[in-house]
Amino acid sequence: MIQLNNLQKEYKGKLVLDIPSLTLEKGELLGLVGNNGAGKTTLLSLVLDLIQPSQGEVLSNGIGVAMSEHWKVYTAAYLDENFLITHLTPMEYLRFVGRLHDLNKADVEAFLEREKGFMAEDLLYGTTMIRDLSKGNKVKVGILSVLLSSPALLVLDEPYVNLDPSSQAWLVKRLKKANEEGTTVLLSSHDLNHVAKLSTRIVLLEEGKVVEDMQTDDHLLDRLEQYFNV
Ligand SMILES: Nc1ncnc2c1ncn2[C@@H]1O[C@H](COP(=O)(O)OP(=O)(O)OP(=O)(O)O)[C@@H](O)[C@H]1O
Repeated sequence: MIQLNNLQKEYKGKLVLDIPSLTLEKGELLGLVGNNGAGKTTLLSLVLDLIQPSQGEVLSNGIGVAMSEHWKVYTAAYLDENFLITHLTPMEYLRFVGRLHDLNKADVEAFLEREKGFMAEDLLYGTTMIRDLSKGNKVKVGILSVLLSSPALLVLDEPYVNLDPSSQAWLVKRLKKANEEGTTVLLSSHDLNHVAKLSTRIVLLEEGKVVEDMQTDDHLLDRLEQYFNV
């Protein structure tokens, strides 16, 4: 679904990402892990055409993401709160995103009924603007907004940060369900437990390079903990 070819990103002459070749297959749930500064957000930003590569290309279903907008129809992403429209209330924002995907008010309400329990209803349906929500609740709005369209490809950057433990557990199950229902997922996380529980494949980045590309098995968490010395 996603193919990285000779992908490099430099900042001020320093190479921060260098991936000769990497393929995300349809149906995978790929967890991207690595220490601070390893290049995870850079990789996700290149996949979403938010930044330009210094060399190489990202193909989505065979077409360069920088060459066409075709991939925006089937891709949903939440990297940070810049993805939100913060002067809207959560419902106004979710209805706006819904309209982009031909979903009406009733569709959005039916969706939220199915996702009950993730976000407190007084905030979800209330009059507080997104910019006045706590960090965790902003993340929840972002996550709901990407799940709303049942995207073929879902890209998330450290979605567990700022979520309380029960919301983290909810998200693990929900992402698994989305993946089982056909969504290909690419996510980064520092949370080894969640990533190991969730992912069908884990890619470990170190100083911008892929140093491990592992399929999930029973020993995956042990291997990750060994690498990170925890
Ligand atoms: N706009 C920028 N200008 C200069 N350097 C940048 C810029 N964006 C990222 N970098 C550098 O690129 C490298 C990779 O950063 P990136 O944010 O992709 O890492 P990360 O793996 O997501 O880290 P973290 O786990 O801390 O979020 C870092 O050395 C970072 O300082």
